[in-house]
Amino acid sequence: MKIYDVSRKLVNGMPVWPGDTAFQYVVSWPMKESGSVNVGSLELSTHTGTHVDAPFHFDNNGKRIIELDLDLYIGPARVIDMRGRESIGAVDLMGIDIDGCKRLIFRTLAWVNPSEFPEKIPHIEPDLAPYLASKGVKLIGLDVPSVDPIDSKELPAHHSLNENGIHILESLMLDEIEPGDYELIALPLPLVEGDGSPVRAILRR
Ligand SMILES: Nc1ccccc1C(=O)C[C@H](N)C(=O)O
Ligand SMILES: [Zn+2]
Ligand SMILES: [Zn+2]
Repeated sequence: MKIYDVSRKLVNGMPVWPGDTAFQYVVSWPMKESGSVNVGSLELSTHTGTHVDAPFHFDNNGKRIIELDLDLYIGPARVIDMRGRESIGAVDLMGIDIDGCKRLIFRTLAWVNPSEFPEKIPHIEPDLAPYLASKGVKLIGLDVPSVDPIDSKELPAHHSLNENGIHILESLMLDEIEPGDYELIALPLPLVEGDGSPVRAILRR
C-alpha cells in the first residue's frame, strides 16, 4: 500500500502563525558533552505545521487534546477538489457525493508558497458545518492554516464546526494528492492540557 506523507516539514525557519512562537529544534545536549548521545529540545506552538485543534483553542470550556476521540483521526477519508474558491460553503459541495463520509479533506491548493505563511486563504462559510453534520462528517482537514480568515477574531467557522460536532485538522500538504478515497492517520500527541497538537499526517490507499 502506498503511503503519502501529507505533513508539513518541521524545520527551523518554517512559517508559523503571525506573532506565534517560532519553531526551534536544537541539539541541546550534544555528544561531546553527554559523552554518549545527541539530545535535542523543541520550542514550538501547538499550532505548528500540520496540526489538530482542540475545542479549548477557541472555547475556555472546550475539550483538551487528551479528551479527543482517537477514532476521529484514523480511518477512511475522502479528498475533494476545492481549488480556486474564495470561501467554501454548502453550495460548493452540491453535486459532490459525501454521503457516509466521516472524514472529509478539502484540497484548496491556496497555500502557494510553502516557505511563507499565506496572507489570504479560503474560509469556511456559516452554512457548511450544519450541512456536513447532516451528512455524518466528524472531521474536516484542509491544506490551509485556518477554517476562518487569518484576521478573524470571532472565529465563527471554528465555533460552528465545534457546535456541529466536527473536528478540525489544519495545514495539511496536499499538492501531490489526487482527489479520491484514502485511509487517514493523523494522531495528536497525548498532551493532557493541549489546545492543539502537531500531527504526522499520512494518507494511504
Ligand atoms: N496560533 C495563533 C496565534 C494567534 C491567533 C490565532 C492562532 C491560531 O492558531 C489560529 C488558527 N485558527 C489555528 O487554529 O491554527
Ligand atoms: Zn490550529
Ligand atoms: Zn484552527
